[in-house]
Amino acid sequence: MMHEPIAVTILTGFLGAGKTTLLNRLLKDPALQNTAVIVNEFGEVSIDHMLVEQASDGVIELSDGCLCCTVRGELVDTLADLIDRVQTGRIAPLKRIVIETTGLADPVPVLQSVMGHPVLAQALRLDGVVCVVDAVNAAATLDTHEQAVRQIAVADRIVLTKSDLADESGTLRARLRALNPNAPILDGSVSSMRASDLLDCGLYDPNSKIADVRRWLGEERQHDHHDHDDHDHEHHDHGHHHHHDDRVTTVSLVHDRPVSFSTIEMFLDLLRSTQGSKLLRMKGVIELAEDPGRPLVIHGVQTLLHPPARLAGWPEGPRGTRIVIIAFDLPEDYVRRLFTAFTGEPAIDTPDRAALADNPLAIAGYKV
Ligand SMILES: Nc1nc2c(ncn2[C@@H]2O[C@H](COP(=O)(O)OP(=O)(O)OP(=O)(O)O)[C@@H](O)[C@H]2O)c(=O)[nH]1
Repeated sequence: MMHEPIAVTILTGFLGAGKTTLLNRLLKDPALQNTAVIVNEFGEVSIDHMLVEQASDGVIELSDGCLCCTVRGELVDTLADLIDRVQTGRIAPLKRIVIETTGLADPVPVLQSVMGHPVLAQALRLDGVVCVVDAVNAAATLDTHEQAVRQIAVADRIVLTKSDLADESGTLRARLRALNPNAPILDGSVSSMRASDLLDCGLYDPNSKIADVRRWLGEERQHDHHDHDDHDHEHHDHGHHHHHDDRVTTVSLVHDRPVSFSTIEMFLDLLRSTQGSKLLRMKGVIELAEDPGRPLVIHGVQTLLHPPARLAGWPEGPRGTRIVIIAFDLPEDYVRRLFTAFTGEPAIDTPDRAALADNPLAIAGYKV
């Protein structure tokens, strides 16, 4: 029997940010029925007492039918084992798996191990990355820990905790907004926050079954971005230094005419081969010349691309190609020129794509 892919939520956030507290609260929410929680436990990082009750097989059944397991070995083994239990009927079907990463983890390799695994990729679908941010300590953490910056950069939802202990969070919010222009920032201390606010970040709305392309690409938030940008400049003017922050970029590439599959393929190949590990996350919807009625969806983590999917049709709103790249230390100008060279927008001093395919570094003005 074919099972529906299980939604995967990655819960990230620096040490002590409040991941476990949030999860414990949300697990009571009916939206998280039939959820398994995997706690990625490393070394001396302590985890909540609820999660460490002994169970011979490492899987603990929680009161409301949710499961909890801690990762003793590799995360992929734990996931494969869970899927196997579901598929062989040893445990009830799961709707969702929440992976709580350790506070020090870079979420990108976690994403990669889920998306890049041939078996897991069939059984699971990445729903989203939720990043918990501690309003009291985040500023200091972001100044010193690159991982914390990367956690925020790749998030689909940001939850601010401990705002009850912080005087004001406006400056922090502006900083988060600069690092991640698209993810909604939610206040985790308000009791009105629901699990559903953090779920279904993915492309498909499970209720309407219509792909919510604009929301997935974060376009509905582009508008706010500019206001927050202004804030951020103000913030910089006050002499703060956060060098890790400046290394994160979100680049949106837009093209309003159909492009051929081979063009997109070459662009992505070159992007991945030249920028590799700088790419944290990439999402895109492409209007293909060969089949303009059915958008092509691309989704990548670092050099890994998920097998491209086709949507049945376009949702309301403008068509065209939109690619959002979230990256660390990315030469944005190079990427824009590369995209332009492939999509054929006329531009002086841009070599054509045949020359580029021979020598990808031949883009004018780009020095390695
Ligand atoms: N005042 C206040 N305290 C909070 C809030 N959220 C979490 N805490 C406290 O912060 C501490 C750390 O919370 P955890 O949920 O254990 O954090 P964590 O991110 O899971 O921590 P690690 O797993 O160690 O990385 C605990 O003492 C919580 O009670 C909040 O919104 N307000």
